Amino acid sequence: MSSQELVNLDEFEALAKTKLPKMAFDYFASGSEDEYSLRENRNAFSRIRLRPRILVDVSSVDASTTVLGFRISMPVMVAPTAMHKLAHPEGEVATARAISAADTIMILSSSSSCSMEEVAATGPGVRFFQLYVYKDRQITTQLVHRAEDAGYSAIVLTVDTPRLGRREADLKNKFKLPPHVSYKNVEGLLNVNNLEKTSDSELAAWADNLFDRSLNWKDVKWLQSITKLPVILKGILTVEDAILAVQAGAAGIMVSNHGARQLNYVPATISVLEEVVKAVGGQVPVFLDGGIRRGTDVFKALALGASGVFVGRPSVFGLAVDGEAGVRKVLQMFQNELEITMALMGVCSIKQICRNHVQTEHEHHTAINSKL
Ligand SMILES: Cc1cc2nc3c(=O)[nH]c(=O)nc-3n(C[C@H](O)[C@H](O)[C@H](O)COP(=O)(O)O)c2cc1C
Ligand SMILES: CCCCCCCCCCC(=O)C(=O)O
Repeated sequence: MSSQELVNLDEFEALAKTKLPKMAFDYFASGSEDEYSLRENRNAFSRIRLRPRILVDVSSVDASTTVLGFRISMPVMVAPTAMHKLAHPEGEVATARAISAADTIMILSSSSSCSMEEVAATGPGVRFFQLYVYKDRQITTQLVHRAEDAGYSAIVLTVDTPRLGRREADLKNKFKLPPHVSYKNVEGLLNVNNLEKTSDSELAAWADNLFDRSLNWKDVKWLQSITKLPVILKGILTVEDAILAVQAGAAGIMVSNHGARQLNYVPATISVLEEVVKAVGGQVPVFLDGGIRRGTDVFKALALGASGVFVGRPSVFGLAVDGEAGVRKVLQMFQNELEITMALMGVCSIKQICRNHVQTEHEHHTAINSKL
């Protein structure tokens, strides 16, 4: 079956499952421990209702928007996900081409299986570089400077990963990279042989050995001191940390629970978005990722104050199903679904999406109770 026959993202995931080795599919699909937060990331969207307006002229709908000064085709961008060569032999190079064709933004994972330079060489495109801070700060500094030199436009510092979450599927599978996949950005810089075996998952063991668990707010300042690029903080879930992020000079905040792969029992990202947006008060843009699978999800996030959303697994499953064409189809699906949602909601532009367009579960119950 080709990706052109698929009509929604669940079908992409189902087809990816048939195409990928179990170890790779489980790595991409799973969440941590018993996956409460993974289910919540989706379920919380279904608890938000839409309040459409009618008899609005929607003969022209424009989903384009601006993020950090970059004009893009839609407020749907691609989150960093590691090791795309586990999904497809061309890896992140194919993903990058598809994202450029869709005229949106890619965040390249620092744990990518194509180097940041190979991805940059695919041609023009707005790309941000996601950073994990290694204990070896010289290597971390080199990565940041290479990203600047290669034309990346922002550094996205992931702040929710002092250790890798307990992904039980990876533990059961004894996750190990196949010989054709390696961490290209740090090849020759980090020696992953002879590391302490702290976990049955090779990935978790490497993260345990190499990531800097002492990372703290002072290091955000340190990062800003070594780069001219804007620094976005990815992995914020509370009002308290959102305020600290703004005080630390973050250029943007990503409300994210890492696709529910880190701490289990954290809330669905969509359920904390609004309080974070209110606390930030427009000082910097607030983005969201986690469980976005439909144009209606995108619309709901925007109505609750997001400046844009990022998708993780959908692009990887698109890549697994049909390489570059698969990722293109996934992004096209988001664009089509969002445009249809906008038309049916009586909205012609992203700026017109507002809080009155959605009703949360709490508001729904309050409305019912007030009538009793
Ligand atoms: C397979 C996979 C690999 C990921 N790798 C990274 C990574 O290298 N760096 C990072 O900051 N986040 C990583 N994430 C988290 C994503 O950036 C993003 O937060 C998450 O996937 C969003 O949820 P969604 O998959 O439901 O869209 C990864 C997620 C997945 C599923
Ligand atoms: C050789 C350096 C890298 C070692 C650790 C790689 C961990 C990648 C984790 C990717 C990720 O965030 C995820 O959710 O999976």
